[in-house]
Amino acid sequence: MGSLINDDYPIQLSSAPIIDFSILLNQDSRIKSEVIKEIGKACQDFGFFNIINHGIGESLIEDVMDANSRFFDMPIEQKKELRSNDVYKPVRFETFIQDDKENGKLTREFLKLYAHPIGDWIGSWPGNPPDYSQVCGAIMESLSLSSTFWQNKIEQGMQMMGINCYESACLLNNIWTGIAPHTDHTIITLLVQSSPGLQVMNPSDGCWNAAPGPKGSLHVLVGDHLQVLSNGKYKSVIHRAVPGSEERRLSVASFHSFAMDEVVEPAMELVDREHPNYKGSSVRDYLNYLSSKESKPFLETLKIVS
Ligand SMILES: O=C(O)CCC(=O)C(=O)O
Ligand SMILES: [Fe+2]
Repeated sequence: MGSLINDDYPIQLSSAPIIDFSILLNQDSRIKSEVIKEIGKACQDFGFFNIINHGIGESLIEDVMDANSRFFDMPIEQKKELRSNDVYKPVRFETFIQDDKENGKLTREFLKLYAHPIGDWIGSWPGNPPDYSQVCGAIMESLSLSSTFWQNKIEQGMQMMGINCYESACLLNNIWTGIAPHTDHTIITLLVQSSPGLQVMNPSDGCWNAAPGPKGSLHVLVGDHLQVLSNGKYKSVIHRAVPGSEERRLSVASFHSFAMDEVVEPAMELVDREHPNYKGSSVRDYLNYLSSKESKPFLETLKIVS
């Protein structure tokens, strides 16, 4: 069994692009369409890209990390009051101990918060966060789909915040912390990390690479529902977290998907010879599947075998 506690981070996936978000807001349509092309290529080749100059100030990110850190500092009995088996609970705390093929057991603490429909919540967010729907719009445009049509579905959609806390190994008596390889069910996930640890699998060679991007940048992960919507053109990225052993690591993931009962299926414009590769499903289908504790990945259950 190889040591997952990894203070020597693997090389960054240097070929995955780091996108300057301010250019997406650029009025010059030629420059903008170059960036959109780059985003499309990244979604196709890696299921992953990174965003800088996204407009979330450094101090806001620090405040969010501090506030979450204070939550995880609370005595376990207090956190356990938020524990529930009900995946629909809007606020839910969990201590995970996962089996991991490569490394035995992995542990982390997790807080999940729902914001649905997102339009009811976004006005109360502090600062001036980037318009995440613009990121989705750019992705839809890169698929030559009407960005406004899909943007509307995203704007009416759901956001779930997932905050992961990985304690230092010494605090946990050398139990390894991390999250095992998986894909997210989302259209996209935006993730910010307090220190390196997010690793993405390069689909071309199956190797793990540290997710590129400077501290405070946003990692954008293609989720299962975008793979379905694009009829397999864009890849839902397999990723895991391998925190260093020395300090507590936090990651804040923002999971974006369509509304709870909105069925996501391959866009008609992208289906060859009327043969979709995936059947339709909603977030509720995913959550029900999650509750059933089936081990097969959700995406596998959606594939149409012809
Ligand atoms: O902690 C990380 O970097 C990854 C977290 C993650 O993949 C998730 O919450 O789904
Ligand atoms: Fe994830």
